[in-house]
This record gives sequence, C-alpha cells and structure tokens, in this order.
Amino acid sequence: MKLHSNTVYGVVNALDEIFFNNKYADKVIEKTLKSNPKWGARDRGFIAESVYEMVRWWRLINEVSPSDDIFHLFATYWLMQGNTLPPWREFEGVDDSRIKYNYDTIRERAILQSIPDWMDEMGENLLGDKWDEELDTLNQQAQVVIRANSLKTTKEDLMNRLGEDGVETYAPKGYRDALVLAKRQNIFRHPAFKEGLFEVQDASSQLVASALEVEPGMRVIDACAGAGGKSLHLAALMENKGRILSMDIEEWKLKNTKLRARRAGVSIIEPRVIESNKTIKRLAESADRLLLDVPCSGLGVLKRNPDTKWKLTPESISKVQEVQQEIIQDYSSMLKPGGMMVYATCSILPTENQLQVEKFLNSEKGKGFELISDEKVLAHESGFDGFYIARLKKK
Ligand SMILES: C[S@@+](CC[C@H](N)C(=O)[O-])C[C@H]1O[C@@H](n2cnc3c(N)ncnc32)[C@H](O)[C@@H]1O
Repeated sequence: MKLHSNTVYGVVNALDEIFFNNKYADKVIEKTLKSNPKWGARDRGFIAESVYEMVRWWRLINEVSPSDDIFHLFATYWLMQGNTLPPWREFEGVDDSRIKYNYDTIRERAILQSIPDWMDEMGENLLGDKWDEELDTLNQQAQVVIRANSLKTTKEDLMNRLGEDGVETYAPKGYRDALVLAKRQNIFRHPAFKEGLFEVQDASSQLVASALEVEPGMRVIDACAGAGGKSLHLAALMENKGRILSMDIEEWKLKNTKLRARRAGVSIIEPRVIESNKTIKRLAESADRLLLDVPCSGLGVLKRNPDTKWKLTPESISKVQEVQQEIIQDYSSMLKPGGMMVYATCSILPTENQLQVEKFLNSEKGKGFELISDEKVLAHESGFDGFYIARLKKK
C-alpha cells in the first residue's frame, strides 16, 4: 500500500493529541477526519485504523523503534505490519532488519502485549490461567456488531436490506437481535441507520438488557443510562409500552439519549438527571426492574478503546470500585419488593464484578436481596467484548 504524506501527517498529529495532550482517541479521530473533507473512504479508513493500531501497540512500537521521534514510531509500526517504507526524509534512520532484531530480543509479556506492567500483574493475579488468552483477544480489532431495532424491523429483514447494498452480515448464535458485519466499515453512513433500523452495540452488551426480563407496561429505571444504549434496547424489548426512567449524573449524555430515542421510534424513555441523593430517595420502591450499568475500568472493551490501557491507573480502578459499591448500595432502594435488578460492567476484573455483588449481599442493605444468576463474559470465550451481568431479586 502506498503512503500519502497528508494522511500520514493526519495520523501523526492525531497521536500527538492523544499521547501528549491526553485526549480520547475516538474524539481525536473524529476531529481529524472532519478536518479534511477531501479525504475519501480509503484515506479515512487508513487514518482511523493506523491511529487505533498505533495506540493499541504503543508500548511495543516504542520499545522496537530506533527513537521516540513520532515519524520513526509510525515507520516502525508500518514495517511491523509487513509493509515497506518510501524514501522520505522523515523515515531516515529506520531500518527493517534493526526493527526485527529489536523485536526478537523482547521476552516480557507486558511489552509484547503492549500493556503497562501493573495491568499485566493485576490481570494475572485476578484471572490466573485465563489472563494470557484473554489479553491476546483484547488486543485484537473489534468486530462491528449492530442490534436490529425490533420496533422497526427484524434481524432477517435488516440483513436483507443491508445485503442489497453490499453490506454483508451474519447472525451470531445466542443473540436475539445481533448482526455482525463481515467487513469493518462506517455503517453510520447507511440510510438504514438514519431510519433508526439499528444501533451499533456489541453482542455482549446486548445481553445486559435481555437479562432484565422486562415486559411491556413495566416501570423500569436505567440508573446509569449514559447515552442510552441499554435504555433503547429495553424500550424495544418492552415494545415501546410502559415507562423507562433513564438517569445519569451527566446531563449531556442524556441529551444524546433523547436524540437516539427519536430516531429509534421510542417514546417511553424519560431522561432524568441525578442531581443529588434526593433524586434517588424520591424514587424509593418505584421500579419493577432496575438496571445498574455502572461506571467501570472498561477492561472488557480494550479491543474497542485501546487508549484505556494508557489512561487507567491502579488508583483510578480503586476509585471506580468505590463508586460501584456506592451505586449498588444507594440505588437498589429504587426497586420494588419482588422486583429484579441487573448489575453490569464492561470489565473482566472480579474486583469490579462478582466481588462487588458479594460485598453488597453481605451488607445490611444487601440482606433484602438474593442472587439469581451471574454471567462472567470473557472476550476470548465469547468472541465479543468482556462483560459481567448479575441478576438480583429483591425479597
Ligand atoms: C457504563 S456507562 C453507561 C453506558 C450506558 N448504559 C449505555 O448503554 O450506553 C456508566 C455511566 O454511569 C454514569 N455515572 C457515573 N457515576 C454515576 C453515578 N454516581 N450515578 C449515576 N450514573 C453515574 C456515567 O456518566 C456513565 O454514563
């Protein structure tokens, strides 16, 4: 593949923003792509993929590269992908055999898998034998998975509609509404997206709303609704009948939920900002179903957000664990007796998952609950993102 200097500069500038100005990779890529409307689909694909892959392999690339000059790092990445370099001044001093030699001398898993040492130790301690394979899988590119919006279409009709436009998909077994794209592409540009026929949502994430066993007419609270991915799914499962209170502490995220609900033909979602604990107290014993899709480390979705590797710290994980326990302790009061709640994370760490649920069940407030079941979804076992989903019943 031929390199073009304006797209390579696009990649290099984006990396500079991510690593030296501490910006989120997805936002930086979005801004970079918007900055030059003349770039075609191939150019955009090249930039997005190169940035994501370089972020994913950042530690390894730095280890193998002859220097920390950003063009040398790009050149190293490019050679490691099995390509050849054009004779540009920026790439002088990078040579294929030196890179191969440097790579072959590395023995440490944390460097070869391009993660911080502390993360490798934590993974090994908490997941034991399973960590090696899980880590390998979390370093692969994520597939694009969509959820057919059952309020407007069926999985089969959507598959045919996309197929007519050359977008091949397959339906993975065990997921009611999921379709996987055979080839990565920007599916947001397809008219079926604007018509609200689907949402982009990983297959593991689609298990969360299903686990809540909602029925039309129920009163449901999605207490950490964010931009509403799970709320929209719940609304579809409820056939747009009943009521969903979509709550979050971030108002801007809930605004997004509103826009998405309109596109999806959902009218039962009511966004509500959590201003203080009073918002929660006013809703005591009001929900038939409660979803706690709590903030987490995001270690189960590294495939999708590789920059998480470099933004997380052991301290930030401890902090988010405290928030998780506070949420389950305080928000569970919103559930009616006899109701069911789901506690979910997109993490694979037991400390954010089953140990949190255990701690809650052993606490004063947790005495009134029983665990019905829990599912530890590992990326290498499922083929999709890593998730944890626990179902609890209020006695
Ligand atoms: C995993 S994300 C939710 C994703 C969302 N449910 C979806 O499907 O798109 C966790 C959310 O919890 C929110 N959050 C963080 N602290 C919170 C708190 N104390 N109470 C409620 N929501 C909180 C964050 O703003 C974030 O949107």
